[in-house]
Amino acid sequence: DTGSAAATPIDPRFDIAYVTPVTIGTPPQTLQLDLDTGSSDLWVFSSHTPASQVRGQQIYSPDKSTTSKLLDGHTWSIRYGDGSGSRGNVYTDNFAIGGIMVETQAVETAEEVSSSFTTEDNIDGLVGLGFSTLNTVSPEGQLTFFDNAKPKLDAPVFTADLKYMKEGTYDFGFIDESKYTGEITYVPVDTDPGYWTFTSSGYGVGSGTFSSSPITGIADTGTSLVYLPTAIVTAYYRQVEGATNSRSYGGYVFPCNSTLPPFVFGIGEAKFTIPPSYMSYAAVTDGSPTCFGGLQSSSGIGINIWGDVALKAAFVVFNGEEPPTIGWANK
Ligand SMILES: CC(C)C[C@H](NC(=O)C[C@H](O)[C@H](CC1CCCCC1)NC(=O)CC[C@H](O)[C@H](Cc1ccccc1)NC(=O)OC(C)(C)C)C(=O)O
Repeated sequence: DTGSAAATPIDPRFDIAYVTPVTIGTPPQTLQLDLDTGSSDLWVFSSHTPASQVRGQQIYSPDKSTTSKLLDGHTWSIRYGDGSGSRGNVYTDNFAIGGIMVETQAVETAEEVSSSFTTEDNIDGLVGLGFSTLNTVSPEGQLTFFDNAKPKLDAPVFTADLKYMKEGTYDFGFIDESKYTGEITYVPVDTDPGYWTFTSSGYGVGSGTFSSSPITGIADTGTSLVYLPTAIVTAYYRQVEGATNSRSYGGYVFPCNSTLPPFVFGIGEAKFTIPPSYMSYAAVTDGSPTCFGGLQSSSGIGINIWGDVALKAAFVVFNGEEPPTIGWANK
């Protein structure tokens, strides 16, 4: 099998997250989920989520599906890097993305969600596309959609073609040559503890010299920005007039009318350029003349994260063969 599905920005002002339509159950219930390579739980707003915590999200009702089955005695509870979280029970049911159907997918139904999920009415849940070792279901961890779908895919891969302020695509089971230019550069993936962890070959600021130094981090479709070591981040903002590391805004900000250099990163011998428009992420509040940078320091996180600001600049292949690799191509 092969399949494709849209990745649509949830906010027209800036690319904070992307959602993809999925169907669950019989008859199919359609929800808009955030495909997240930085985690491995598939969870949804549901008929079990208290009404006070639901604000416009689509919900999955297992009782309305003839193919749903409670996974008795199983629960899940997750806390994300941004402090948000959710917990609940587990069903298995039919689950499809882009026409790829998995009959007994573990679908984690929310009994509780944190306030930032309640207020984010464009996200009905997540599809974790990290490695199944990160799945939080207890007492037995469950497989991700990709792990369940892999045997029926023409090739054990999925690709991300995320775009700047417009609809992109996730493809499953095939590599669409029309979506990239030149060659795909593949590098090894360390699957411990369960992220798509790889090592970039270095970085450059604007037309400055390229610094060849290994940067190990995760490819994370569920993180909006790029988080790298402080030395790299300060080297970048040194080139931005009026940039400061703002405690109140929680990161590097600068006047929106400042000229920003592009940010270059290496994958093997290949080079990828994040354009200035992506590096000026958004005004700190609507209409403010102060903008928040798309590159921030990872010093408070503990790992480097290549989030959407970087992924948007490339066509990325998440290759699930043994051993897994990750491929990057220009587009
Ligand atoms: C539980 C573990 C097994 C896995 C877990 N994984 C992660 O935390 C990374 C993972 O990719 C999670 C997945 C996201 C959780 C929150 C909802 C959206 C998905 N990423 C995260 O936790 C990182 C959070 C994102 O970067 C947010 C996302 C967001 C979306 C919509 C509205 C507001 C905020 N953006 C965000 O804060 O953007 C700003 C800075 C511009 C405001 C971990 O490492 O702890």
